[in-house]
Parts: sequence; C-alpha cells; structure tokens
Amino acid sequence: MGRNRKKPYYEKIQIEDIGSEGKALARVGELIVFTKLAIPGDVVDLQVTKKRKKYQEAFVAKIHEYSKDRVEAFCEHFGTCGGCKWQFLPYQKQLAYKQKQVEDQLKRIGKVSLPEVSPILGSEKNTFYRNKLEFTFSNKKWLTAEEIESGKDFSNSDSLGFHAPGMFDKVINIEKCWLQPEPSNKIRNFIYNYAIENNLDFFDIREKKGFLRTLIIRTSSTGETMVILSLFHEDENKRIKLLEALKDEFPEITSLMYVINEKGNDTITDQEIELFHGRDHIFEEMEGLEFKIGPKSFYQTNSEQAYRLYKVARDFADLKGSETVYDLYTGTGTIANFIARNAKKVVGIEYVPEAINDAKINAEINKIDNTHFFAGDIKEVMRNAFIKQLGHPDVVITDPPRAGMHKDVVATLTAIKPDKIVYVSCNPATQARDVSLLSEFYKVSKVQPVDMFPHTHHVENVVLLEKIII
Ligand SMILES: C[S@@+](CC[C@H](N)C(=O)[O-])C[C@H]1O[C@@H](n2cnc3c(N)ncnc32)[C@H](O)[C@@H]1O
Repeated sequence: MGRNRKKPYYEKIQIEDIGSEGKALARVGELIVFTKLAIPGDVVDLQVTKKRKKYQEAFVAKIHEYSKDRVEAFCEHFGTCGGCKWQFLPYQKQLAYKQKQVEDQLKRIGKVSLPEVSPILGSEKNTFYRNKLEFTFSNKKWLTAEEIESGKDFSNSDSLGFHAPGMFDKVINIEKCWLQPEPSNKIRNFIYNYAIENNLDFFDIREKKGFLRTLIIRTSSTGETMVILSLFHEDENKRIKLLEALKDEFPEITSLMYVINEKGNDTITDQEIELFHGRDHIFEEMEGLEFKIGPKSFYQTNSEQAYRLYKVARDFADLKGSETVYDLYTGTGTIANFIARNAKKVVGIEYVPEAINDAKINAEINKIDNTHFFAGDIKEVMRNAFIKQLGHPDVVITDPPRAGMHKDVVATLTAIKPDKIVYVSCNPATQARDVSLLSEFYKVSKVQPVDMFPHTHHVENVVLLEKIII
C-alpha cells in the first residue's frame, strides 16, 4: 500500500506491547498507535489510517528490524486470512500476553484486590484444536498482492474458504487450514475439486445467484464427523451426485446433511436441515458423559480445553453434594450436566430454546435427573417467584457472552447473594466490569485463565467470587 500524505507516517518506531484486542501497540511521544501483523520488538514504519481522540490506527508500511521473538508463521495463508493472527509469536509468549491481559483488565477495570493469578492453562494442541469450521463458497476469489504480481492465470475465480478480513464477498481459497483435524482439509478440497470438475456454480453474494453456498464440518473427540452442505437452491440431480460422491470418498462421515438456504444471509439455524446419509447427530464425550451434537447445537469449539475449563469451574465451585447450583447462560447445559453428580440440584437458564432442548436430551442420555433447564432471558426468568420455586442458589456459575452479564442480572446476584459465584468469561474486560459491580459483597479469591484459542488474542478466564462475611 502506498504512502498517504494526508495522514501521519511514523518512521522507525519500536512496537512496545500488545493491547487488549490483541493489536500491536507503539508509542509516538504521548500518542498510542495500534497496528496489526507486528509484535513487540519489531522496528517499523507506521502509516496512520484512522485518527481517534485517544489513539491512532496504522498499518505497517515497512519493517526495519524483526523482533528477536519472531518465529516463522506455519500457515501459507497467514497474513491474508483473518484467523490465527499470532502465529509469528512463540506459543509461550502468546500465553504470557494472555496472562497479562487478564491481570491488567482485572486491575484496571475491576479495581479490586486480587489473589495471585494462576498460570494460564495452555492448550496441549496448538494446531488442529477446533471441532467446527465453516467455509464459504464464492465466485470472487481473494487474490494476494503476490498472486496478482506473479502474472499467473487466475481466470478461475471460484474459491472455498474464509472471507478475506472485512470483505463480505471475497473469499480466500484455503488449501490447508491448521485449525481442524482431518478429514476436514480432505473433505473441503475434495468438494472444491469436484465442484470445479463438474462446473457447479459457486455463490455470488452480490448477485444472489449460484448453487454452492457454505460448508460446515464438525469433528468430535470420539472420532465422528458431521458435514453440512448449504445450497442456494435445489437441483436434485446435482445435489445427489455431489453428496453421493462425498459419501463414497469418505465412508468415515457419520452424519451427512444439507440445507437449501434461499435467504439473504448464510445462517442456517432458522432453516430446515435435511439428513442425506448416516445419523443426524454426532457425539462428544467428557469424563464418561456423552453429549449429542446436532447440526444446530452449540458446543465449545476446543473440546479438550473446554474439559479443562469445566474442571476449573467445578474445582472453584468445590461442591459437597448438598448444594443448589444455578448455571446461568447454560447453552446446551454442558457445565450443568458436567457438575450434576457433585450437587443436589442444578438449574440451567439459557435463551435459545433449541439449546435447552439439547440440554434436556443430554441429561436424559446420561441418566442425570437433578438438572432442570429453562429457556428465557435470564433477567426475566430469574425473578423472586422462580428462585422461591427452584430453591435459593448456594453457588452460581455464570458464563455470559462477550458483552458480560446484563446489569439487572448482576443486581439480582447482589440481592440473592449466593455463597459463591464462579464467573467463566471469554472477555476479561466485561468480566472485570461485572466483578467490580459485585465487589461490595464479593471478594475475588481465585483467578484461572485458560487458553481455548491458540494463535489468537482470545482468552477465557475463570474467577471465583466468595461472599464477604460481615
Ligand atoms: C458463552 S456461551 C455459554 C456456553 C455454555 N456455558 C457452554 O460452555 O457450552 C453464552 C450463552 O449465553 C446465551 N445467552 C446470551 N444472552 C442471554 C440472555 N440474556 N439470557 C439467557 N441466555 C443468554 C447464549 O445463547 C449462549 O448460549
């Protein structure tokens, strides 16, 4: 990219740190500048793209010196694809930044006194750790600057992969993704080649035409595989031939499904998903418990680290068997069912009704009879009459989305005052905010970060809050 003379250009700036959203941070005098694709220790030229009141955003225009910490990125799509942005940082460094991020947020936003934060639990697998990926078909292939300069023939502009960052219509054709174990890459590449050889139309999102739309692959720790092919319109002949070819090539596919999605967007959760071959679900396993995963079910995407995360939550809850536990934002009830044998009763609340159905089915499959699941918005469901009926919680486990808990939910917790709150979070900033709101009645007694997503800046954190006895 060329130099923009209207915006500042900073020369030979050393990257100092990594900011809360995982961006590289540099200081130019008093000013903070965020950039991407750089790490602390790099010396770079920065071309500013956005000027904000308190900071600026820039891209790296030139690298003068590489940080001694840099390692070579292992993925050929690195730098183009939006995933796995931290590949050039050694994994131990990534963990150190995540640890620091959790500590900084709790101190800066939470403003509470903290125990020593336990060392982050790193992921044993830092590649091929995801159990679910969604790929997009597009007739607009994203070409890198090098590809354009190479002069090669790119007349085939069909691609199957991930959206180029910030581009709703351009897709990077992925040849090898390091996120999901096989047969993920093999299945995607087989479908791509089949589609090219058989002249199947890739989706054109601008014109809203084409046949092939998205491909979802789910793999499980039990070795099962689910494939869901989304098509823009029905063409029975073409569909059956493609799915038959896939089935013959990959007899290991446990569940082969398809959906005709004629809507404007790619989400299939509101669509009828049809079974083509096998059964309509796969199983995950955790400590002898089985979890049924349907095409629409939510399940943590890093199964092994999810197990470690749930064990931390269970250890922090330290249940003796006599407690009533509420599992807020229960999803498909995985935490609730996981801890059920340690508690008298577990109440799970979640606003997606299908997830609550899965939670109930999973309780049944595992012969768990002390979990009770309710669909609805927590701030509406958790009222006095509900608590009176289900029992006052001794322990609350809460695992909200990135936005954190609604202030009314926090207010309910401070009103009902369970002895312990185990707060599982995928966003340490909103967790710190909520911890601060609870700090009049609760002290932070344990903090355990967990890395669910190696090579990204995302970090999961579990905090134990114990009621202050006055
Ligand atoms: C981070 S996930 C928790 C997943 C679950 N604990 C697990 O480990 O599988 C957050 C869940 O909260 C649900 N949710 C978000 N806002 C909610 C609300 N206001 N009331 C109830 N559930 C909500 C989402 O649908 C999602 O399933």
